[in-house]
Amino acid sequence: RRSNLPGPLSIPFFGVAVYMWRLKTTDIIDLIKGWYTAYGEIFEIEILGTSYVIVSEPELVEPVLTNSINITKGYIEYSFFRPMFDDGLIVSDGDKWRSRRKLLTPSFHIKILESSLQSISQNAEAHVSILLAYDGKPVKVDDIILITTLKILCETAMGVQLNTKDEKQNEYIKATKICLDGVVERYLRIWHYPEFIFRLCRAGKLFFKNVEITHNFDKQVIEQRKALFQAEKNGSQNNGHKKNDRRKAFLDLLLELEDSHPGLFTESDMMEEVDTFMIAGHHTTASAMTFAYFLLANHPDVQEKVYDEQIGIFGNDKRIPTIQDLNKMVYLEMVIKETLRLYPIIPLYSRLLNEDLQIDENRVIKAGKTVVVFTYGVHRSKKHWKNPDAFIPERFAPGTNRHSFSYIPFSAGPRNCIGHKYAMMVLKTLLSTVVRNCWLEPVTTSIVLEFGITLKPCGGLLVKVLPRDNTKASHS
Ligand code: HEM
Repeated sequence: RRSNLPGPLSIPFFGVAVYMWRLKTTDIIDLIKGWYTAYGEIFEIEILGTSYVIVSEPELVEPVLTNSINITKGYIEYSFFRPMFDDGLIVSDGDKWRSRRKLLTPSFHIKILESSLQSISQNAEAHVSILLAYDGKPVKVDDIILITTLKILCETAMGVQLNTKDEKQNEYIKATKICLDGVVERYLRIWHYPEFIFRLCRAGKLFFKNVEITHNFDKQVIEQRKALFQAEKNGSQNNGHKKNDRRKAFLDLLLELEDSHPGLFTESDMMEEVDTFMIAGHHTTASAMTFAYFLLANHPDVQEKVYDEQIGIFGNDKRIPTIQDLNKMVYLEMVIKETLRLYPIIPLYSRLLNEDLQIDENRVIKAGKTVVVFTYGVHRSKKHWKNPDAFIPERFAPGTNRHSFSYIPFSAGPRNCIGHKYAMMVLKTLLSTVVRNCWLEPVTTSIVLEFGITLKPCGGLLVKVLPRDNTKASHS
């Protein structure tokens, strides 16, 4: 071994790649969990000459995520996203990342989020109607949720309404899944690392074909919004009025930049951010919703408490939630947080160290190594969470103390999730609408976790969805 940190035995240079090539995406979390159990809160592995230090306790995660110099993402693993996102916010680095982050942050301002609420609620209601149309028969909810979160994202962030009957959105969702799974598969098969080899393989051909499908879809989204943007601009120039003061979607901000800084913010700059936000913005919330359905269906007592809180806020009023209503949903928020603790949607993320990092009193991790935060391990740390595998929303009751880095589903520090507040708003609105109108009964009672960049239940999730009015009496 090249360092004094513990870790699995491995072949020089190839490292643990010898274990990886036969792994399935459902084995990854278990493999890392096994290493965590065997070697503890900090251990090291090597893959093709790259050294990865994996940390799984809040005390060790804190110096990694709060460091403002070490903001570069792990080199190999994030480079596999480049065909999809180019140099968009998730992948970019240094000054480019800093200036983009500054530019894009205002589009997630609370006022802008607030103005998205109506569109989110309308989609939530349509989502409920789709589920109830199954008439209590088992329904595979994950794909239905993905369509809902994609529509919400397109309407709220891109300002574009998707046509319900259009097959293109199903094709797009399928393509995004193939791409995300493709990144993980490539990571496991080291001979796919060089792009020219990957492009020649069947897996690579499938991956690049689907990347193209996602790019074409995103281009159409941009063109649709751009047409409206130009029409408004021309209209206001012709009649001398100020431009329509409607809500500025995320994409409007990018179009304004392109318009006001020709040559500085180009069409390809816009493309990389739209490609990034389109996928990051709907797969994550969809996985979180799927796990929430699973937990609520399998914990009727919790489901009932969420319902009681909703009735306390809305009574029998069918109105859509306001921001004030969302703020009152304290128990629902506890349920969402506990869902994301048990199932952190992005269970691993990494930093390539640009400079040495003092990780605790005695240990320094050398520049050039990659530190991986194993969120799944952090969230199930026995030191920080009592009975860590149990679903207990009360852990998040207001006023409860815990280490601030023991719960990091949205990461933390300078490279935390830019869509954190937006995601919580979407999740709260969707779940509030579902619980007020439906009773969820379990069909899938246990799940195998699959790592496809986002964590998801392998094979999807089946639940029975019954109308709430008819079932409340028997369940309360
Ligand atoms: C439950 C929902 C979500 C979860 C759990 C989540 C989680 C995360 C995590 C852990 C990171 C850090 C990743 C890393 O370090 O590589 C991240 C970054 C990011 N997320 Fe999210 N996310 C969610 C929803 C969203 C939404 C809705 C959007 C956009 C609308 C979004 C956009 C992004 C972007 C662009 C970054 C990169 C930020 C940067 O590096 O500056 N996410 N997210």
